Amino acid sequence: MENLNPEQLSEVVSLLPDPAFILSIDGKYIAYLGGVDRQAYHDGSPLVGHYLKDVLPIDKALWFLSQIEKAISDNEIQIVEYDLDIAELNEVGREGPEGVLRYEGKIVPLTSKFEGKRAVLLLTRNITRRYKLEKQLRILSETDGLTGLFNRRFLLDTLEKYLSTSRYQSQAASLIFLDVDFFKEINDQNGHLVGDEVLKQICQRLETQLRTQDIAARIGGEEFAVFLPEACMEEATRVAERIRCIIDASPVTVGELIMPVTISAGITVLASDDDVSQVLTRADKALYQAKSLGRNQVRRA
Ligand SMILES: Nc1nc2c(ncn2[C@@H]2O[C@H](COP(=O)(O)OP(=O)(O)OP(=O)(O)O)[C@@H](O)[C@H]2O)c(=O)[nH]1
Repeated sequence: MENLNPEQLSEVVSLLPDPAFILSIDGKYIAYLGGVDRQAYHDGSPLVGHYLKDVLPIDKALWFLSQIEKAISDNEIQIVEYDLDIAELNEVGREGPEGVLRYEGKIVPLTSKFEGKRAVLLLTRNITRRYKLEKQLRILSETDGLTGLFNRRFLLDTLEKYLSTSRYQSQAASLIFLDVDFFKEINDQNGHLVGDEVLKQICQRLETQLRTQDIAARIGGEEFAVFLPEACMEEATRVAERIRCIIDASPVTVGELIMPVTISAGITVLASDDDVSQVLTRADKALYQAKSLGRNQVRRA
């Protein structure tokens, strides 16, 4: 900093919008620099003199300590991302953003010693807005707008990932294709909007029959698929039958309209040497059988 005198340097550092901390290897806040943007940060200067474990929930404090140790022992910058719930933080200024915030942290090992101990510079940046936006975009890109189920692309990606690691899986996985019977008639007789409502209600019933690990997707107009990791043919058949029965059991009502609806289903079990298109072809073949044998039934391939 040849061109800056200590006064100038001190002013510049104190006005940095993002905060920086000096933390010793045992987790003591040695110094607080910058962090003047009150829209994004609380004042961290009251933290100085305290330890991570006094300020943060214990699991987070221990995690930070391990990252600090890693930066020092590897002598490399650690880049981390973490959430902080402002309500759980002690010793910070009152003014600032609220709720759970997302931060990016860069932990830089320092060679000078502070209070006789090794230390790091922790540069933090509030990335909450970008993180939330990315999350929303990811959800949008994976979801079907009408039903809220996953979309076709997400299902195909999931199958692809599963098959690429399937030799490590100890249990079978299955895929069910489901297709609404004579849906064109519902549309033609009652209009597209009623048809949409019928699809939504079918999905709601379908979802009641699934476990948390199962993935239901809308893969076409009135076509759905359920990927069941950890389900053999017998288990998948039970699930498909339950879905078929719950849809057959009572008609769908939209306003004054009462419409009996049924679905047909085709099931296949994933083999470790399958590729995605082989799995889809078999499930489709089983579904076609269910349709051609009279609909409102489950078939396997
Ligand atoms: N309401 C609504 N209808 C859709 C949507 N996507 C596709 N469809 C309709 O779904 C119907 C599908 O008709 P078909 O493929 O002939 O099948 P189906 O009448 O169900 O007959 P089977 O499958 O053979 O039992 C068509 O009328 C499409 O217009 C959608 O998003 N909303």
